[in-house]
Amino acid sequence: QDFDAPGVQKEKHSYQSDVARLRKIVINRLVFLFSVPTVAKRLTIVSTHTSTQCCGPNRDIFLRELISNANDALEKLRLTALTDKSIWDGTEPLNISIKAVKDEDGKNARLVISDTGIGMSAEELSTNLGTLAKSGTSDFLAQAESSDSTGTGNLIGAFGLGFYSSFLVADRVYVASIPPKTARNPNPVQNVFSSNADDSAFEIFPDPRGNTLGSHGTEITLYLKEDSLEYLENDKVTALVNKHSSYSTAFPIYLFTQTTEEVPDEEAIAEAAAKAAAAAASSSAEAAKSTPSEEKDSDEAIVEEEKPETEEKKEPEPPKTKTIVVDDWAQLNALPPLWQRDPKNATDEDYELFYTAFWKDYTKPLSWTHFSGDSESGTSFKAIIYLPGKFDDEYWKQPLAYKSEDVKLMVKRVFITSDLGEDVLPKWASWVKAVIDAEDLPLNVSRETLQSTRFLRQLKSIITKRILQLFNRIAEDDEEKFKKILEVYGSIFKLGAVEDFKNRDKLINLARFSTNQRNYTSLDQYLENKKQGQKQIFYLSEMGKSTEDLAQSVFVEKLHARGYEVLLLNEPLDEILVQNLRQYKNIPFQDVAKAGLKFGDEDVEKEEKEEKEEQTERYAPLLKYLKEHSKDVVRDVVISNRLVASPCAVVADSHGYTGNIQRMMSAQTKKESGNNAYMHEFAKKAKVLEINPRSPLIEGMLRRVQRLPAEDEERDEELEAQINEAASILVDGALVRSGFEVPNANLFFTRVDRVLRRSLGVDELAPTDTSVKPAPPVDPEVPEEGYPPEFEYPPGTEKPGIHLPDHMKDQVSIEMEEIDDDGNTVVHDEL
Ligand SMILES: Nc1ncnc2c1ncn2[C@@H]1O[C@H](COP(=O)(O)OP(=O)(O)OP(=O)(O)O)[C@@H](O)[C@H]1O
Repeated sequence: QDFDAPGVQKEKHSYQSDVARLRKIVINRLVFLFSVPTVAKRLTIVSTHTSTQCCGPNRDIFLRELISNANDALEKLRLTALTDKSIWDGTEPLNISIKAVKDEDGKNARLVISDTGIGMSAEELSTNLGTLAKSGTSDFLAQAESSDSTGTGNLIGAFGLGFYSSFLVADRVYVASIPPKTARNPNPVQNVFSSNADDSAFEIFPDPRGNTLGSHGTEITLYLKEDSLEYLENDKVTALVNKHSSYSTAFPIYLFTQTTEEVPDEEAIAEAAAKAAAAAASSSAEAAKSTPSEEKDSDEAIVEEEKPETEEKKEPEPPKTKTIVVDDWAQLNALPPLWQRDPKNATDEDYELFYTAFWKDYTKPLSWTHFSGDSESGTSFKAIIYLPGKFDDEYWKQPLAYKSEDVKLMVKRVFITSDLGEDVLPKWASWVKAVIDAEDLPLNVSRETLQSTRFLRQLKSIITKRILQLFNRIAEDDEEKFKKILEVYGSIFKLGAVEDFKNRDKLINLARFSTNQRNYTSLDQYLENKKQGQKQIFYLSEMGKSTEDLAQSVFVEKLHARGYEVLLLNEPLDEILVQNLRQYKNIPFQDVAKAGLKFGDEDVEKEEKEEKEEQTERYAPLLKYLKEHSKDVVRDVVISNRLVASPCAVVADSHGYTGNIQRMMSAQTKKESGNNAYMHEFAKKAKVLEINPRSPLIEGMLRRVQRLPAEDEERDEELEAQINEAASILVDGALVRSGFEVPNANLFFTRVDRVLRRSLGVDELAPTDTSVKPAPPVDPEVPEEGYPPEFEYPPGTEKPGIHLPDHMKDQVSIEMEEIDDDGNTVVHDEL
């Protein structure tokens, strides 16, 4: 009896729109986009001759997905039964089975995948299989719809497509399912979900075969496409399960096998025995008849006795056997789970496949550690901890609020929970993926009791210690790999150092920084490289700026020229980190854009101090002038000892804002008033203009200022204007060089413009012809031209046109014709 037996009432349902999109991608594995310019003109593809077979081994993933769903259903049954024994009393076997079948005439080839899990009611069949609730699916849809066929193929392999991947290999799918008996559903019925690959709807109906699944479970029947008959081969299925699914479930997976065997043919043997008995009976009757004559002639009898035995005996009869077909179920995943095995016997590929299957993460992990141990509370356990190859999209949105669901706790190989409570990991490590199998915990431990066990409390330090050891080992042994680790985890080390006081030193040791001299410098390496007398760790920070740009900063030039190393911090967490740490191994951090910078090189400092005093005296008129001129921007003007080639720079006080912080604070305090706004203004002004006495520009300025008439003399307005302009440009330039914004960019450029004119010998006052043609007025006589309504393309689709992947372009020919609303071809005579 089959699913389509007549007389069954079938309820039709439409797929939710996202499912329809997903199925379309899966089924066609090619996306053709049609141009629909107006309603009246439709372009139809009249003929394409190409094959839609593509994607090769990517189709294989359907089995992995269905086995993974079966595992989830079995796990759900077992976990629900912990609190409700009536669902499953622990006696019926929990397993997954796979069977390849076809009709006697070779038709209707199908693969049947069954499980004895939680099953689904009719409503659940409809909601679970007719709608999408998976995270990441919309990303997949958008990417798949906008890529060519090859891209789609790769994407299919890279995402978990779940149940819909069935349509990669099947053109018809039936899901028969029955949920367990519960108080709410005391008389569960076996129902069927059915869908054809090209239908936009699915059907739900009571299974015409009645109850074939027992008290709970699901059976998925895939009617294989012509191009997918290879999945009927047991060897193929075995290879796939071994490759993709041997780790995805701890429940046994059985494959239906048929083998031929030679067995004793009891019938033939009995028949032969009967024949032999009959023959024996007739020969003894013969013998009985002939005995009297023998007695008559005793000599002849003697001669006969002397005949050799061999001549007497007949050839032995061949054993009576027959060939029979033996049905059997072979277990495919008989090996113990990976974490239970000896790491010496597992390959990298084993660990990677296990990772993909267990966490459904299709990006390869960067590293892992496999170990066993005994916790202080006496629980012995085995564990594998992985460093994922990328972070969950959600992680960086709120790293300190992220809750891990990826540490899976097993007890004696049976999955217990991945909800280990809030504090099982430090927040910086909540991305870790780990499996921990404890030997000595009770199997039916509930989540609540579990969370209060000592073992769980110890788990935090066990996992954290192992992660840090793993990172350290890579940092020490494998430079190239550690660079990859830094790409993904570089910011994690900094976040951890801020957040996790206990492990701060270990995490800082892992953090790496770019400097003006090299990349990937640790703070320890920085200290090894410090110069004699250096008592500060120099850094310059501007978020988002390239390290090359930072290295060119005015604040770095002298330090660089003198051979000092400066940390160039441009990542979001860098400045927060140094402000939190304040010092490393008792050496304070010094922002080189701020006051307080000391080279620690006493001879030079003494010399510089004397020189500075001299220069301050010599430059007094310019310092006085500039101080008055820039009083709205800086609180003081001084001679600099930090500049080499630049004429001047703006340096923040130790409590003031650097350009970087000022920008962040401005955005934040824009809407604030009162105390905060006042503090903001105060911190903004807490900066000093430093001038470089060795710069010819500064010397030139000094000479001009010295030429200004004394206060009691007549003013030289032209000279004043000239100096004012030069000073403004100089100060604005210093602000920009030092990472600040100029107060009035328009004014700054008008001044630069004037200086340019002068240097080019152009009349400063020559006006620019600013006349422009006004826009034409509205003419009431001319009617407004309307725009044809824009056609709206579905989200994620490309602009009009037929998009073919390059490799198909010379295999496909496309003819187009224009048809009218009634579907008739439109012929244009003039063409
Ligand atoms: N064998 C099964 N037994 C019981 N329920 C199932 C089974 N297969 C699928 N389902 C239900 O159908 C839902 C949809 O399955 P689908 O494979 O499309 O997505 P998923 O399993 O939720 O996501 P993913 O495959 O990425 O884990 C599942 O969440 C589950 O509720």
